[in-house]
Amino acid sequence: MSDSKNPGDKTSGGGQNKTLSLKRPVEHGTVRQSFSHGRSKSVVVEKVKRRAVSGEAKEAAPAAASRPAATRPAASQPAAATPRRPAGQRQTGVVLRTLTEEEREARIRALALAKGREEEERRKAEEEERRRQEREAAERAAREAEEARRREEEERRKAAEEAARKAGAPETGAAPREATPRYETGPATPTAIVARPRPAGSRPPVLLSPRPPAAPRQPEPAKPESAPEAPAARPAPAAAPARTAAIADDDAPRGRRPGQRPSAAPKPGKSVAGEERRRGRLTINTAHNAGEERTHSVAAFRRRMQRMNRGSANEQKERLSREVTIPETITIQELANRMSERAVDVIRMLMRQGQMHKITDVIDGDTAQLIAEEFGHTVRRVADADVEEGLFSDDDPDETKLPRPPVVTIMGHVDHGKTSLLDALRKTRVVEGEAGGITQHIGAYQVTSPLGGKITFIDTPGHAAFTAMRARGARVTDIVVLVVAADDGVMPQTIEAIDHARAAGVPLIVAINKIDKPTADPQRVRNELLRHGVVVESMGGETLEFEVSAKTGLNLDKLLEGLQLQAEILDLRANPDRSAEGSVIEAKLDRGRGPVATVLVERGTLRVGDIVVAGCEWGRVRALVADDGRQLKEAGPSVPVEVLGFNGTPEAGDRVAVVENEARAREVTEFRTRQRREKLAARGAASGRSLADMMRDLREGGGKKELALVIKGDVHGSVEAIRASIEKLGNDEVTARILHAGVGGVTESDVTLASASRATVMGFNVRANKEAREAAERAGVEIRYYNVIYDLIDDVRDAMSGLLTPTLREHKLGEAVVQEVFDVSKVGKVAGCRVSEGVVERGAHVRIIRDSIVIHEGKLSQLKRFKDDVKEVTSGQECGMSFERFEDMRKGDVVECYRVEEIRRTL
Ligand SMILES: Nc1nc2c(ncn2[C@@H]2O[C@H](COP(=O)(O)OP(=O)(O)OP(=O)(O)O)[C@@H](O)[C@H]2O)c(=O)[nH]1
Repeated sequence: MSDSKNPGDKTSGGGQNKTLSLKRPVEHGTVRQSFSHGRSKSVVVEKVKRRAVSGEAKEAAPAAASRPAATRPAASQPAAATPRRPAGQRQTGVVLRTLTEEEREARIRALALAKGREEEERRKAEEEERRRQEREAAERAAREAEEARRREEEERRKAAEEAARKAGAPETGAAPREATPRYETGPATPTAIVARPRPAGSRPPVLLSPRPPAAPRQPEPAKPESAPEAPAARPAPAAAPARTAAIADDDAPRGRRPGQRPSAAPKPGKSVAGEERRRGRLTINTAHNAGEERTHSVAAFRRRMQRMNRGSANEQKERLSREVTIPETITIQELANRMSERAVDVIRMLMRQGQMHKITDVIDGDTAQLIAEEFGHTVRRVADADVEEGLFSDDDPDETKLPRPPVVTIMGHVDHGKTSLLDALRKTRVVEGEAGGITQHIGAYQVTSPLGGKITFIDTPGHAAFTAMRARGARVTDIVVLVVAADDGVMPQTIEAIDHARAAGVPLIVAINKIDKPTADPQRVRNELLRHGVVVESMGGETLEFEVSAKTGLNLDKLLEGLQLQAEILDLRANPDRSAEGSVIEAKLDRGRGPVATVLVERGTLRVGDIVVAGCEWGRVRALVADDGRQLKEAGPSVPVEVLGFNGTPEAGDRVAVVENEARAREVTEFRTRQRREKLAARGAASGRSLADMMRDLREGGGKKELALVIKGDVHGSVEAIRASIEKLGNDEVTARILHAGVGGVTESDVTLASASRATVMGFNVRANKEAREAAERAGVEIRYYNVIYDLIDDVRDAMSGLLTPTLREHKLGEAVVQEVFDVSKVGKVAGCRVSEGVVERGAHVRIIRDSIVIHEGKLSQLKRFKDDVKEVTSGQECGMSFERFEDMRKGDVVECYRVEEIRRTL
């Protein structure tokens, strides 16, 4: 047989033969040819149809036709060289016949040569294949044998131990039976090791026979017999039974003993050739085992790839470091969004830190920063002020400032005539017949003093409103007019008003009202005011006072003059040539006009068309309406105007600012809305400010520390005693500041004052009314009640002492040495220690010292003696210790246990 690669073929495939064949009707066909070694190939067969030819041609044709194509061209090769070929058909036949005759020998030679070469090649290929298989089988066998040996040794070791144990015990009847296995399984003794290879020729039948009892203990060797000699007619299959494994590597080089062991017997009915082929195939398959595995693990491979991709994606993510803006508080969802991470990963990270959170939970900026940094991002912390940066400017340069009208608030006790006075003052102007003439209530208005200057009055009398506005950040009032009825004198709310004005640092002008009344006693008022620290001008003080009558209008012009004078003393100035800033005095939703806010411009000039922001609202100024109803195009400093155009209704006290564009306005208001929502959400958890918060704030803040208080008592005497005692407390570092001390229950006004000045309300033998309690809860103001003056004073002293940084002192308790470290499931690492000195206490501070270096400082979280939790363990005893957030203990570490004492400094 030849194949197409035969060189004879090549030559015969030349044009000459083809020409010859084409001239005859030739049929082509392909035959699949199999070889004994398992390979196969395709052979092209040409069948030449018999033609009606005469004479010699007839003889030649069958001969040619009967030859397979592969042989024929080889034989006809020389014909290719003959110059007679271009002749006619008939001639061709003659030529062929002639050539066949001439070249018969050459053809036979060529055929023999080709055959020889083919044989040679096939042998080589077979040889090559066999060698490869043998190599692989040998490697595999070596591996498996190695494994088997390891297992066997393990077995042997166990058996040896067992035998040793048994040998120690009295001999029983089973002893002889044990002896053989001991020899055979080879306990780890030199004898056994020597004995093992020796029975190469004869051992298996002899030694294996007594083994059955021990057989189950034999290791499970894998295919030990597929050793290098596999093709050398060894019938043992690759997957030989387990029991033969132990001797596999020893037997391998010594040839096979098929049939010696039933388990290793060859399968009957298989010829050697068939066996060889089968094994050959098997071996090929085995050789392709790796491929099979690969096929088998496509899914695994895909998973692996996915994992890798995921991993690389993660890596990529990690590489994408962003600058994350983190405000003071942020929700987990928002933080995840800003980092472009999954919220679930953030929650997972928090869980790892032992914090359970929901996606909507608000976390503080510090935690958020830690998380963002953990994710590999950089952090930009922003405070509220950062987002609103540039919204309100600091003070303007002096040269840009021009004098501005004073802003006045009227305060006083109930029914002392505040509203009447405001009305009277307003009328003054109406009487004067200023433009418009129709005064409308917009929350504030301006009047002209007899001296020509303008004065702005805030039309919401009372200190509560004043302080409420102040609490919201609006510090618009320049001067407070304190109204005291001449017939009634100084009353509790008068005192409150004085305190509120003082707390705000605003100067007072006293209007002794109802002077027209026959019972009026202005001198008494002056004296009483003096008692409360207000020294009026007529008594040598600096506080201007005017005896007025709202009813008759007496001395109102003088009051206005006085206000203007006071304003001049205060040198009130503002820069009108800049974007406006101001405060909302009041706001309402007007049917038809929409949200309307009365804004008092504090600096700059507000113009129609400006984009304004107030609290959480913003809008474009559609119209400016003055208090007399006129439409204005612009409003300068200290001018109160109604502003139309807000998208929503802002709140009284909100600060107003003009911004450059709508986007900025949106940004600011959205931020404020978010912040307000978060504050409301957080209010549930932290109910406002307590004395402790205040102490902390003060401690953290720099400069001189101040404890602000509002004191309410049952009688004047006790209030004065408390005030005097408290004022004596304090030193250079810390002082108490009494915003207000009064007689009577704690009112809403007290709470407002405390809230505006971040103070605590102290009630002595009094209680807060319902409104005050509610207000305190809303504003987060702490109200404390006492019935013993000394307790109150002590508390104040303690609070003030708390503001002094405490001194820390350390007390060493004892020492322990780590003997061993255990890993306890669910608990973590536990250090088994022996207390070498003193005592160790649970919860105490510890220092872990390794090679004289402190490697950790923390707390002793668990202390166990045997299985029980104990509070302390004394010297000489052993105990188990675990530490807070530390697990890297090692044998030999010294655990130093100590307590830290905070020594508070007192006044
Ligand atoms: N005789 C006299 N009565 C006055 C004068 N001023 C106010 N009154 C009267 O005092 C009473 C109270 O006046 P209001 O202006 O309402 O006092 P108020 O301080 O605003 O009172 P509240 O709004 O309740 O705080 C009214 O009946 C006024 O008529 C005055 O100068 N002379």
